Amino acid sequence: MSSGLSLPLIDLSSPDRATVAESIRQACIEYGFFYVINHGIGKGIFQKVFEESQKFFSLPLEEKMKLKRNDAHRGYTPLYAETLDTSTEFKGNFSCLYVWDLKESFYIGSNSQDDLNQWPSEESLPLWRDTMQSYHQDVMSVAKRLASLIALSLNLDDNFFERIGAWDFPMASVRLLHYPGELSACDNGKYGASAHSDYGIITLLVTDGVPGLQACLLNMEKDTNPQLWENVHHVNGAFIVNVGDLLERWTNCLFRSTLHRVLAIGKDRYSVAFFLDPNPDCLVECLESCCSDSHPPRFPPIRSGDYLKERLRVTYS
Ligand SMILES: O=C(O)CCC(=O)C(=O)O
Ligand SMILES: [Fe+2]
Repeated sequence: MSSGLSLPLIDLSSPDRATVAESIRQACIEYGFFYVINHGIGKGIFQKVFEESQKFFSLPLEEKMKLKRNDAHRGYTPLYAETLDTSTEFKGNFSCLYVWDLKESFYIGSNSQDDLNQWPSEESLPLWRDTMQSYHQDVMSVAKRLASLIALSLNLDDNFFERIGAWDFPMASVRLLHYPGELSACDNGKYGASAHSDYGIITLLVTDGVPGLQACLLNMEKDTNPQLWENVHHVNGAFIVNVGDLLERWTNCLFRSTLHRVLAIGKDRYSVAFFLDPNPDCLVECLESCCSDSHPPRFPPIRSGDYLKERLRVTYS
């Protein structure tokens, strides 16, 4: 494992959209990961989100479990609820739940379908709901600006995603994450988040600066062995953006949805991910510019909702 590559830095305030789109294209082909700076979300907003997130995760487990993830995929997931690396096998003692990730999380869905969301009580966390709703709105608008640059980078109209209805009722969600610092003997060898690629179009991630995130930036194929893990560093104020599997499918693997993981380093770590997933009815099929007779589509067309439902089913089964 190397000490870390420097990933491309995309400046969202640049007026030269064509050049920015070309840089995004290069980053998505080469690494599937890049940083986004000058996106317009102030440091104060991130600070508030992290403060409120920490307050929620410090509540007693029984309080958090009252908001357990519902059928609409909103709410709390406790430690060991999830396995991202479905290739990992049980090793040894079942009571140690070897493959389950050492993290807890909370999902908040689109404001447009707010009735499906779950919220901590106003008495215990009065600023929580407003903070998260307003962050969802802000990050969604950055994500849409990025998606329009991604469309440009693929020689599509910059309103491609609007035109296909991707944002009509998007499944976009904010996910608060907490990786606990205290590890038990049983947690030896476990990951905060085991190796996975994200499922949707793109993910916009911010962390509290505690290290642990790694990505297979130099492996062009997910099943390459041995896997080479690079540290992905925190850059103050920047989003870490990565390509998800749906965008990989749309681009016939031209853009890479790169494997990544979070090490459990025995230190509390907080991060906030935003998954930009399209309207469930949106058909994801190979773009014309990404296939040819010699390079036919590698995946059949699929409705985004069907694809995401199946991925989540496996993750939480
Ligand atoms: O917490 C992190 O740094 C990464 C989280 C992540 O990869 C995910 O939730 O999909
Ligand atoms: Fe991820």
